[in-house]
Amino acid sequence: MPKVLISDKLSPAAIEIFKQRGIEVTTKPGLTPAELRAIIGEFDGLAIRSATKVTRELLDVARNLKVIGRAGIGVDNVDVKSATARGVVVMNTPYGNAITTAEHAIGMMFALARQLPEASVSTKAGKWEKNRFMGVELTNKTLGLIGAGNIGSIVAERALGLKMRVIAYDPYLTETRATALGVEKIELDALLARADFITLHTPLTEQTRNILSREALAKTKKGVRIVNCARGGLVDEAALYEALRSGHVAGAALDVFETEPATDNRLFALENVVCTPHLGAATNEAQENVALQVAEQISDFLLTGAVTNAVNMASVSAEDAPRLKPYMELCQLLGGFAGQLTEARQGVIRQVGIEYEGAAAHLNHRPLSAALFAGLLAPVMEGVNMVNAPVFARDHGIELSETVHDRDSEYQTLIRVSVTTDDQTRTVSGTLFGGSKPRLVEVKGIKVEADFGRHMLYVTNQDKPGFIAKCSAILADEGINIATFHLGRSAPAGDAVCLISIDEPLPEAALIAIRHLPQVMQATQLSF
Ligand SMILES: NC(=O)C1=CN([C@@H]2O[C@H](COP(=O)(O)OP(=O)(O)OC[C@H]3O[C@@H](n4cnc5c(N)ncnc54)[C@H](O)[C@@H]3O)[C@@H](O)[C@H]2O)C=CC1
Ligand SMILES: O=C(O)C(=O)COP(=O)(O)O
Repeated sequence: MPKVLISDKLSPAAIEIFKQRGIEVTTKPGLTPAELRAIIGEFDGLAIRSATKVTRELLDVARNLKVIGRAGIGVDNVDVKSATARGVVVMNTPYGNAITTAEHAIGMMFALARQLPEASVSTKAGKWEKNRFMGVELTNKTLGLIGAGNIGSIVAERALGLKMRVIAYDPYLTETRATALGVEKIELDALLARADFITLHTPLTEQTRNILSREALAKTKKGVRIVNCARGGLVDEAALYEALRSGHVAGAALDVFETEPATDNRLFALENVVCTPHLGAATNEAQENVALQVAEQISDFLLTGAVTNAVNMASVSAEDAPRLKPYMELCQLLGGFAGQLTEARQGVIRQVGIEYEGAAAHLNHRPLSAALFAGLLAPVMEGVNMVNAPVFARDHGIELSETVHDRDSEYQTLIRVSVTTDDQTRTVSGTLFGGSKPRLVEVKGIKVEADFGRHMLYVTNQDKPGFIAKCSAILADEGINIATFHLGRSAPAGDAVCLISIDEPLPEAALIAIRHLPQVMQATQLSF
């Protein structure tokens, strides 16, 4: 039974889902990093929000971890690169809290415009300071969005309803989408110069860190009000403090901070600053949404291999997962076959080609190529799987080409793999018998028909009498039982391939004896 740890405060709805799906779930919010490191080793899945920091050190000791599910959007608290390198899938729930967070940003804008928090404190203190709290209207003001993705778009829609003009800076926003949203797409400097209110809705990345830097703040319109419900680190807090003190920035509403939990921050001392403790996603509705989603996604992955909303690998829908499974297995085996031959020849892989025919032509190919790479790179990469293999391949400059043949295939399905090294190209093809049993059907263009055995011997030889008897005699002398023996040849007396499935590994001396047989060109031991 897979085990999942919930290490942040999640709606109990998540626990129910895990239990219903037959997953053993442990809830331990608020652990210190050391406490978390001490127990993480026993878990297959980890469900988090923003408080848990998934660092490289934590991943180093997470021996069994296969999936991290973020009940929310931002994954900047996860070292995704290290997770990927260790083959751990990282998922988020990209829509579940978007409306709630957009509403918080709109609420923060009103709070700033009318100084609602300060006015409330003053009124409750019995001061009735009617003249102190003079506000500004939102109507006809220009709202500058930095980031117009899910949350930014909802904020834009709400702001247009409030009769604001909305301008947006987002390099990935298309003109068509901007028009559909009713916003004007502009460059950052133009936005800074024109906006009465600025609201941030980008992830925290190396590109967005400090996007509202000291220089950027200096370019804003005097009297601008800034809302940040995205991430601390997008705004330079020291520069913002000075701009607020000088009055250049009239107010700031901050839900997120450079250091969280933010219990001590100089911005707290300023009257024109409104703060909330990272409450953007904190509504019953949003928390229920993200908890349910993350529990479903983690369960699906652990139980069926379905991949939804992963930030570091291709998606496989719950419907597709069982259908793709035998094809992924076939691809991994074909990759393993080609990879072991390449490794035996110490070749450096430059290019990988995959051709799909028949039923395989109509599938989602990204998981299939990921499975192929996982098999192919297993001899050279420890802990390889479908998550880290494609990244390793890309980082090592291995080119991938995929061809889909829309023609009748001799087989119900056919996947042909070619692996090119500096000195040669190896091809191997496979099919699924009965829709689920992987079979090799072609090696080096020579037809064969062989199962993938646990231990195998692959021999290329000249098709001349005597080879089978001699090869079998060597195996018999070693007391090794032959499970299956498959032969194929290009033409009578031409090049031949031989695939022998054996019950146990062959000692090195026997392998050398086979290599020394007169007809043999190459003999390699394989394991699957
Ligand atoms: N305060 C809170 O509790 C919450 C905060 N968030 C934060 O809000 C962020 C945005 O969430 P979504 O809108 O759902 O994400 P999203 O991925 O739908 O949108 C992000 C947008 O930022 C844009 N972007 C990326 N790089 C940019 C750059 N250099 N300059 C300008 N725009 C850039 C992208 O093109 C995209 O359109 C999350 O990454 C998360 O950090 C999300 C939920 C709750
Ligand atoms: O979803 C996000 O990105 C958030 O920032 C929400 O954070 P939280 O889950 O409330 O700690």
